[in-house]
Amino acid sequence: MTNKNPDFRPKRFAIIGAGPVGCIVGAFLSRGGYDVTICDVVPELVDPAATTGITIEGAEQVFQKVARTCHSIDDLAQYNPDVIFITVKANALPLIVSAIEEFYKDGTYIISWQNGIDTELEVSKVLGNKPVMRGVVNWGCGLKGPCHVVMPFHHPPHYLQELAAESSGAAVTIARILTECGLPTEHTDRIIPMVWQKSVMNACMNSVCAVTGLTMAQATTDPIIFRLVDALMKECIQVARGNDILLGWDYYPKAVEYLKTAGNHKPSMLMDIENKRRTEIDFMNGKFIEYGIRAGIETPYNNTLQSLVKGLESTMRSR
Ligand SMILES: NC(=O)C1=CN([C@@H]2O[C@H](COP(=O)(O)OP(=O)(O)OC[C@H]3O[C@@H](n4cnc5c(N)ncnc54)[C@H](OP(=O)(O)O)[C@@H]3O)[C@@H](O)[C@H]2O)C=CC1
Ligand SMILES: CC(C)(CO)C(=O)C(=O)O
Repeated sequence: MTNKNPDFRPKRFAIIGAGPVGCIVGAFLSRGGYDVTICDVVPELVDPAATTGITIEGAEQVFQKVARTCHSIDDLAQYNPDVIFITVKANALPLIVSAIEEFYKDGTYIISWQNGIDTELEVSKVLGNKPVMRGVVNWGCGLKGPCHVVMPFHHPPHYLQELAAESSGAAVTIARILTECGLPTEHTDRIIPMVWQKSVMNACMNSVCAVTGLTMAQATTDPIIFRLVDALMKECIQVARGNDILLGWDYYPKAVEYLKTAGNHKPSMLMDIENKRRTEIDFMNGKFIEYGIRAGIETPYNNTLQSLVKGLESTMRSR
């Protein structure tokens, strides 16, 4: 492919969200020699990234400090980032994007490095298509403590695509940088089916684990629970087909294998429930319900799981 942005040589990266995903991206980019600022609203969670450093253990072993941290997106403006990774939960996007809009300059790229369907659209509806890119992240991770990440599995490659054709060269460059820094990432022109491939797994694993409290290994080896996971997966695959999303002829066995080899990872939605936070259910099972309606496909399993997770969220709120 001819590079449409040959002069794009990003040096300064900003990461919004010091959860496990943001810490991993920040640590790898910083280890590769890039200037990294991590922003999180919780100072105790993010500040060790620049003082004592980020520790990653499990599938990857990394210890790395980043250049600096900050506690508000407005503060990022002074560091003039070339690329901003959004690594917060999808439900925080409206707030984050309106804060980015305040200082965003032409030539800065914003990456929705998240789970869930249509997260990139939450960004592009405010900032337009040109600066926006969407990633698909293929690892599992959690926090043992501030800036201390456990990574039960890392199944690269990860994927990246721009929304606007004119930004394709920049996306190729960012994918190359991530790869050189140790997070193998492929530039693709098929990000939508890839997002759906990952989201089917999230819809059948995150919600079931959130409701049962089981890890991925437990949910996939318990025959009764796995029946539910399997029924959800088949329902999501039907919704994808009904919306002409091509998951691939061998998607089902590959997805089952991915879930079964994930080990004792607690999906991020279970961690949200344990930490009494809102979940991403609307961007996972909620999207399969929405797209099911568009295609005239009933989604009783997704509806049930969405209701159960929302019930758990309101129990948390009332406590
Ligand atoms: N965990 C995993 O294994 C994987 C997760 N993903 C996806 O990656 C994304 C990030 O996941 P994860 O790292 O687990 O998320 P976390 O929720 O653990 O981390 C995000 C952090 O961002 C903070 N935050 C929220 N709003 C703002 C804001 N306005 N400004 C600055 N910081 C803010 C949150 O604070 P607070 O908690 O106070 O809101 C939290 O500390 C999600 O979409 C997830 O589904 C993808 C692959 C694997
Ligand atoms: C569970 C996993 C690894 C894949 O479904 C994930 O993406 C998450 O924890 O949110």
